Amino acid sequence: MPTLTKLYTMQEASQHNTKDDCWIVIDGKVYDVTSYLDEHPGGDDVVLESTGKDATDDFEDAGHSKSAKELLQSFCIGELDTASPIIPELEISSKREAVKYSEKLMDLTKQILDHPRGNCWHLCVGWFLIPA
Ligand code: HEM
Repeated sequence: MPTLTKLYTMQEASQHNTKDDCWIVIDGKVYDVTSYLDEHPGGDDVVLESTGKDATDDFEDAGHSKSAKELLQSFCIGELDTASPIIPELEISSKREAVKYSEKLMDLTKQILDHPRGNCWHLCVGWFLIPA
């Protein structure tokens, strides 16, 4: 029978990064481990440091036992929405930057062409690039 899985973006998951509200992302799954923080044998600080990012390596590097991995599954609340960018702002700003640069290039070209000696400048460049 198909099961419904709640999807969370990394941006959404990363907002739960406090002692009273702590989510971590491991292997594409999202875990709400708030209630486990005080019980964690490695302390709450290491878990809190692993919020807001893919914590798979942190979790693996700690050499957790099979039972720790099983326990982890009981805190699963959903999966990571991989269709969305990890840091959406970065994608938006990089698109904006690309538009800005092409606009600048257009402006510069227009300025050169509008300049009274624009065509002359063009001829010179042309002459250097395609010498007769
Ligand atoms: C990703 C962040 C995490 C880090 C960096 C981390 C780190 C550690 C470290 C360093 C220890 C060893 C403590 C010691 O022996 O003194 C430990 C033990 C343990 N951790 Fe974590 N932990 C993390 C998340 C979790 C989560 C989410 C769970 C379960 C929900 C968990 C369950 C356990 C258990 C059961 C132990 C005892 C040893 C074992 O059975 O493997 N940890 N952890």
